[in-house]
Amino acid sequence: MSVNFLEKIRSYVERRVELMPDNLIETPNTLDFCQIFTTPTKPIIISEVKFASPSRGQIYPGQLNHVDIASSYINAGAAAVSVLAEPNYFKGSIDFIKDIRAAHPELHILLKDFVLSKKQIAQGLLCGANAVLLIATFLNKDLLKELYDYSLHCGLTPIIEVHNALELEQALQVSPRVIGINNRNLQTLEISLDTSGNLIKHIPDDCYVICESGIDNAVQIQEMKDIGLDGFLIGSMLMRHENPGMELQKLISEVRNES
Ligand SMILES: O=C(O)c1ccccc1NCC(=O)[C@H](O)[C@H](O)COP(=O)(O)O
Repeated sequence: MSVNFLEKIRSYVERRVELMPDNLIETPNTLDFCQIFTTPTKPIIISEVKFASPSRGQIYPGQLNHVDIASSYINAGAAAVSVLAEPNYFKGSIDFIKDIRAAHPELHILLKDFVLSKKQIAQGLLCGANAVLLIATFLNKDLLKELYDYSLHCGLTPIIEVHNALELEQALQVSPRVIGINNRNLQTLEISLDTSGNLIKHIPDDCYVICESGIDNAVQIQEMKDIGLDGFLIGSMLMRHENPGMELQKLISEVRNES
């Protein structure tokens, strides 16, 4: 994957945003995404609906649609569902969120996209997301703050994604409730769980921390839990199977047997 990946995706997103209407925020969301961190059910897994990716191409080999997959995740014990809405590289759609919300009114749903405009956040709210990912490396400091504040205004929980110490420093300036540590370097697409191991030491205790990307097994989850990671965002490891929910069920029971 070329180092220009993020710039390429930026131009796709900009074109998409140009075509989006200015949605008026009439009713902010009231379902607090942070509830997932305080329920007694462990481990806290945010399972991702992710059909393809820049690093793997097509991931999902089966016949289930996005709603079926989300339902299978819920039945297996997912704390929340992350929905990749980016259409070009991930074969996602914002409509997936609308459909999943219609089927599951109480579900915690994370809008996963390359967000650079308030319009995307407003659209996410309208479709039924209650959290939104803000990728620090994709935004400058001022835009990060603006989108963070706007997410709160919409009643959505902003999750600031970081990959290095500089991005973490920038993220901490807005005093976020939730930080996502992405183990994947978005320039090179290389993955190392050491990223979580290194950055967690510098995050205040009152912040919930999600370990993102590259999680493959129960042992890794247990190790990350032991050093203070609160939740786990998992996509490819589940979606490369025909029945992602069944894989999640196995993973959860392995984690419970580990602890
Ligand atoms: O998944 C990719 O290849 C990717 C490439 C470039 C930017 C973002 C990418 N993925 C988005 C994500 O953050 C992941 O979907 C998410 O953390 C789950 O990761 P995984 O379990 O490794 O599929």
